[in-house]
Amino acid sequence: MCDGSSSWKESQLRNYDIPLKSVPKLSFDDPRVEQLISENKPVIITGSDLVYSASKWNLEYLEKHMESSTCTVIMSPNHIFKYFDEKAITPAMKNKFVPPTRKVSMKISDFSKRLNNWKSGEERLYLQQTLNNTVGPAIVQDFIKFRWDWITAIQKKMAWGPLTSNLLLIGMEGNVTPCHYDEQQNFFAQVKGWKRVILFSPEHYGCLYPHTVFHPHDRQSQVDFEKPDLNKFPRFEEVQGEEAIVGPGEVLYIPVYWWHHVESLLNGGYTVSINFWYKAGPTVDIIYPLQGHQKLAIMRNVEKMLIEALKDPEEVGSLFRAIVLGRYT
Ligand SMILES: CC[C@@H](CC(=O)C(=O)O)C(=O)O
Ligand SMILES: [Zn+2]
Repeated sequence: MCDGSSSWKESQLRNYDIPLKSVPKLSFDDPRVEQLISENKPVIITGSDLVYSASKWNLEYLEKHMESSTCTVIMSPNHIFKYFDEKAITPAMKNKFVPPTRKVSMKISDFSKRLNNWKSGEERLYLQQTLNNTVGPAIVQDFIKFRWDWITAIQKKMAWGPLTSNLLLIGMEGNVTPCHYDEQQNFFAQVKGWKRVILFSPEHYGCLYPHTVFHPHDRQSQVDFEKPDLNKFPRFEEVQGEEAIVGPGEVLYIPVYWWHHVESLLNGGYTVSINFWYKAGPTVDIIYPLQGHQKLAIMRNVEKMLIEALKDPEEVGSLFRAIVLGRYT
């Protein structure tokens, strides 16, 4: 388990056959930080003190000050925590989709006990709780002391929409959130332990094969990074990833529509992270050629429109093939 070390080792990273280059790591007052954010490019930001007031958020502290509230905990039979939208499990989908994880509510003391007593082969746990005012006065006090001045200045300068939520994430060492994209801008603040985030630009849409937009795994890649099916997903071999390994006090900007895979380092102890999801700002002046994230948004809308028009998702594929095969190929 964690030895309280102040760094990490290569042996703590899972092995994937993916070429990786490093995400730039810059001090918060470096002008290149805002330049990269304005270009929708990832960057690790040091020294921002964004969640400095949460530096003491280990399980002991959280147990003491969040005891009265119940938290959402995801349980998985293995180390993969692939998100799915329960609302998308329609009656037609019911006998085809098997939820890979289950969601339970529990007190943080119960979560902590299970984490500390966990034995190999047991269900793994991942606490994923939206921070709200039910978490108790001490936590609210820490929350108020986040560097809202700094992050709000960026929100305004980038003309982002409102903050939609902050997710408190407490993961077991080795937990993996597989590759997906979100439709929000994200400041991902690491509080305890180390996480590795492998990012891919939105242009990788054709190599990461997202589930269909009406599938419960919408926005998630179909490709299993640990054993990619290159017959089914041949273009996965073309991916070029960008790696960010973030530790306590560091903040990773995850641009809207950028694919990301997240893992808590092996043998690093449990990790604590807090994310800041902002609605993406409007596209003011459309400049051609369109950027990857704009094309991704268009593809999503076309898929949704077709499903809305055809009603039967099974027909969408054949209609797309009729449009494309022999004509746009
Ligand atoms: C939601 C879980 C994930 C983070 C993430 O995907 C995000 O903040 O968008 C992680 O840390 O395991
Ligand atoms: Zn995400």
